[in-house]
Amino acid sequence: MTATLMTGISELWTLQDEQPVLHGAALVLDGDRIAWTGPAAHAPEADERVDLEGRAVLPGWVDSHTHLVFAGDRSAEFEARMAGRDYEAGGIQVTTDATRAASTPTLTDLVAARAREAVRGGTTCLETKTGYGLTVADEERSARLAADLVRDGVLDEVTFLGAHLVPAEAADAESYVDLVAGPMLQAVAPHVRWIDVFCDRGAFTPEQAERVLRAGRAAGLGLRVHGNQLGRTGGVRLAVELGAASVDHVNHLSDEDVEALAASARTATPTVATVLPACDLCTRAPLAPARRLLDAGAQVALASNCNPGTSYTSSMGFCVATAVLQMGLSLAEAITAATRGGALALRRDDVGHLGVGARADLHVLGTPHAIDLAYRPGMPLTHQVWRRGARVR
Ligand SMILES: N=CN[C@@H](CCC(=O)O)C(=O)O
Ligand SMILES: [Zn+2]
Repeated sequence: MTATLMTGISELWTLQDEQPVLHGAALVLDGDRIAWTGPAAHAPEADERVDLEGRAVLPGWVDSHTHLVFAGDRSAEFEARMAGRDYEAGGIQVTTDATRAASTPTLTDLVAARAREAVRGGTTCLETKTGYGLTVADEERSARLAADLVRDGVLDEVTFLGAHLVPAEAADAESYVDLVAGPMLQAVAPHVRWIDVFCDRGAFTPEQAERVLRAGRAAGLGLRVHGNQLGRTGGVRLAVELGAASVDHVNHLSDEDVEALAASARTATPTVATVLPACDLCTRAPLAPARRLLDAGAQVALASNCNPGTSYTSSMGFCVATAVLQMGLSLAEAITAATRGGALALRRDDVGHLGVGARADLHVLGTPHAIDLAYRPGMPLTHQVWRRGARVR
């Protein structure tokens, strides 16, 4: 294995508890892992050297919530929303029709292109959901092609979201839930690690969501929930009660919801509150109360929610800038939520930090100071991206 010594690092965001940011530091990669970090003056010898010429280095972003497996276009719906129409879950059907109509090679190419776009912005660990197939065959196809991309190292995690919307052809919601929790789950389970459900107005009730999640757990999957996006609709309570790894959106929270998330953060397997600021802006929804959640002691992740309906961006830099500028997070809190927080939401400890033994996933900024992520919003700050020890940008 080749060891690479990186020097000339102005700020090294290892995100280790003792000292999250090192100044004047160096870093050694050994193959696909971090082998050493510390003061540049004490750096060990290595096979190769890379001089980063005074740039800041962060762990690559961990984007724990996206919906990349889709075809079609919803720009007209977005434009209508910007002209005053409300967001409704029903738009999912439009993307479902287009996704079903796409060939498998086309769909695979679309997902791979979106993953490459994410990498260009510094994302090195990427989850995607299914959820625009909504038949046994179409959900199985979405899950299988995403799993193939995990095998090829393009994606990292796949989540089954058959319970995204009751599709037009279903007789009723209850019979569709039977399908999702039965034959659809059986077909998809070999390809995925997680099961998710959209528990909200116009989608699934907490009772229906619970049925899907319990079936997923019985099939060996970890649990995730889209909750409290459109109202106080019970998703957070359900996610915490069932021990889901994360509940995402969390725009509308009662004090009890916040306390439940904070209590869960005191356990070994917290339910992470994943906030999705790009989605909040693109649906003109109230920003999720990330500050209130952190102050209460909850674990918070930041993710892009890249999807054609509510958040057509995979820019984690944009999410970090919004979290700082609009949600009241400090730079360190926002970076932590977009790296360690995402990793915790995926129940992983190999990504989202630069401790020894972590996956060598680096985001080198074209600036000495990470604060530029918020200070210079919208600027192209990604200079290099390393994934599993190899430079990919
Ligand atoms: N909220 C549910 N699902 C997606 C939106 C999907 C769509 O509108 O196509 C989300 O996370 O925002
Ligand atoms: Zn989503």
